[in-house]
Amino acid sequence: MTISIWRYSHLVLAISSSLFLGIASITGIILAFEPISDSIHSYAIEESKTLTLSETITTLKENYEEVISFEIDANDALLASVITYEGKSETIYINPLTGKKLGTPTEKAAIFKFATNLHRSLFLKSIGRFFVGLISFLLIIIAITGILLILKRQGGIRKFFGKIEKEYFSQYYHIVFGRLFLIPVLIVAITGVYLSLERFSVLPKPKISHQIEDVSFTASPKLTIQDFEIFKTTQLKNVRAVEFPFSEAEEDYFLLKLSDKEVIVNQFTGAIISQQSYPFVAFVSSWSSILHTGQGNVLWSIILLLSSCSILFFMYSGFAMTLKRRKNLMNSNLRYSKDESEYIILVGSETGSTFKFANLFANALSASGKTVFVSELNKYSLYKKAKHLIIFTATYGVGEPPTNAKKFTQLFNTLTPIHPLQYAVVGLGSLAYPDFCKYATDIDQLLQTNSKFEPILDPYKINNQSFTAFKNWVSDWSQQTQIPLEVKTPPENKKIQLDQFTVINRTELNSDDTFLLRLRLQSKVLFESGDLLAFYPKEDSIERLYSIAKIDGDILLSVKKHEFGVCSNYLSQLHPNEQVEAIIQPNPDFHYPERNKDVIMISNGTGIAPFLGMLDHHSKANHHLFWGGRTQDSITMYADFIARSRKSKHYFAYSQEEKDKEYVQDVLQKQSQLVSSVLNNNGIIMICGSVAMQKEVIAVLEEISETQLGVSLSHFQQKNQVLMDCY
Ligand SMILES: Cc1cc2nc3c(=O)[nH]c(=O)nc-3n(C[C@H](O)[C@H](O)[C@H](O)COP(=O)(O)O)c2cc1C
Repeated sequence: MTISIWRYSHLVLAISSSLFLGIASITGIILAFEPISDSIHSYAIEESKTLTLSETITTLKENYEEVISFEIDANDALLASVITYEGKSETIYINPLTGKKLGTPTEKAAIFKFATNLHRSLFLKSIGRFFVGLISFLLIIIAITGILLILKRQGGIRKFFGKIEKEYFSQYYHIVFGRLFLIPVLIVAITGVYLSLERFSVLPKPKISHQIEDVSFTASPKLTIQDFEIFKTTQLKNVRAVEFPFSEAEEDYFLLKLSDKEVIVNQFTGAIISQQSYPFVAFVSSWSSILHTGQGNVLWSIILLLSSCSILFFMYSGFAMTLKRRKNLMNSNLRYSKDESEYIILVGSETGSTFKFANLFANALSASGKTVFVSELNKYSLYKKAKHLIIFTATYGVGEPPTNAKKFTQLFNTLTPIHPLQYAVVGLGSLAYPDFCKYATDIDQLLQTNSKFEPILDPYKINNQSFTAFKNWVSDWSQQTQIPLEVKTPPENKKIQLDQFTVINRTELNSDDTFLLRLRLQSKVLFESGDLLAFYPKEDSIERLYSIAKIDGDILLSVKKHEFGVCSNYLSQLHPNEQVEAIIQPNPDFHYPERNKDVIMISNGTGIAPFLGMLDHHSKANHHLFWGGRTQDSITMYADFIARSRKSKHYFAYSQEEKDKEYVQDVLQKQSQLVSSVLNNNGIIMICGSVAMQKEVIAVLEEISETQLGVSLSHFQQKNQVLMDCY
């Protein structure tokens, strides 16, 4: 079944039960404090647990005129019904060691009474109880569909507790807490259903019936209570309650309710008249009550408290996610129908974020006077005036289409477009998955099978919804079509608090129009090589990310100056002691691995930056730096930093030299022995640079892995041995 059916059920059930679930959770939070408060005010005496029944009963009988019954309550305190020597009938807590009165039971606090009634029946008696049972049942299904969604998202059971790709706060913590509170929430829901069914007498009653023969009630041989075998061998910790004989008549007896059975004992001889184990339903019923209420266990009460809080959080974060998704789908700026528009934008998206990019692009096109229509890939159709088709799509599962794109291939094969169409495909995906943006490349190949479709750009892949990469693609598309486009800043970027940095040094441009910029942080912020530095130039406030090298506590960036690049031009004009504003974005997935295993670092162009900081890392590991540039002159700028590391080996490739033209993947291929031995010995391969380079490098690594090690590269990717930060 598709992911969206589960998501749909999860959402519909959550919405339909939200009011009652909210009430049940809030009252659940209040009620979780009851066992905690009871245990604080309990009269339990820890040392009395190992007392035998004979010792306890003897002490009670010595201190009171008559003992009618006693029970050990949920908090292990002894509550007895007695008649005192003064002739008073009392129900009191007693210290079993001394027989002294400790206190009297207090009435349940009004807040707990109120919360209990609301929690159990919403003050609606039987109808309310029915609703509460139903909501508990829905909660079970919500939890199960939630598990399925996490399984789908994480890519299977083995990765269930693996790293979660963080997109935004509510999405991330919905999954984090979902995994954490899954079991307690399921327990609360299942026991809630059980207790409700019990109330409605749907389940068999946990009753015990004793078979007693009259001959059992003999009065001889008469023993004292201290000598009753069963009393001598039973400890108080295994006792739930004891009912004393009503009178000295031969047919009256002791009724012992122990933790696993009920026993009837002759009051004169101590002989066991009857004993019956509790039926299984009694066991389930008692555990359901304990697990649902937390009575007698402070730790479990705290878990129940946190679980109730988590349900409220799930309600908030779930709705926040839905709202965000809906917002991304809607675009109120577009006015043209599919048959009026020249520019058709089709989107493949599961959770809605791809729509955000498609809509930004559509709005930019619309602002430059074009007729634009945005729809889903599943709604692919014939378009009367269309000249351009632009496809934005995410990838899911193992390189599969999102749900709203599943029908596209079939529709495409059955519909022949009215006019020839120029097209471009943009893939949104994540390098955390082995099949990076695979569905986008599949679509591109599909379109190429029909001569009515003419590609105007290669398929373009965007990692982790990078806005910078998206902007670069818009600029490529704009150049290709000669349509000037201005993409508006996504609103999230406007609130960011920036840090101050002082320029320490900037090198001159080299022959590749690249320069190094050394910055020093004004405030204390922890960072590592591989983290990212984000700039938001005043002109457009659009985020630009640069990979950081940490050199003696400073930040070193390698920047390529683009002719019309707002940010790179601004950075290329900075002078020592000038101040710049930016913010460090942690990128823990691309930090130097703390494994003391050999590391192969592969990069091209400015992608070398993080490695300049990592090369002299104080580790026992060997470093192998592969780098691809245009000419020998290109590497000169980095030479000093590379020379700092004594234990690293270098392999450079130059694509524009007169002889020996080669790319970084060619050099890598020549070192296939090294690559396979590093992979085989749990070493790490790090790749930083352009996505085009990454694609070639991955192909070479895949080939080496398959031919020399007999396994696919994804085997090592799953073991986190291949780290990538490409753009
Ligand atoms: C369960 C799951 C599976 C994914 N599988 C892939 C994949 O195979 N390849 C890929 O490049 N990205 C994969 N991604 C990443 C998404 O394609 C990416 O986050 C995308 O931006 C989501 O867009 P959407 O919000 O429009 O659905 C996956 C994400 C999830 C949650």
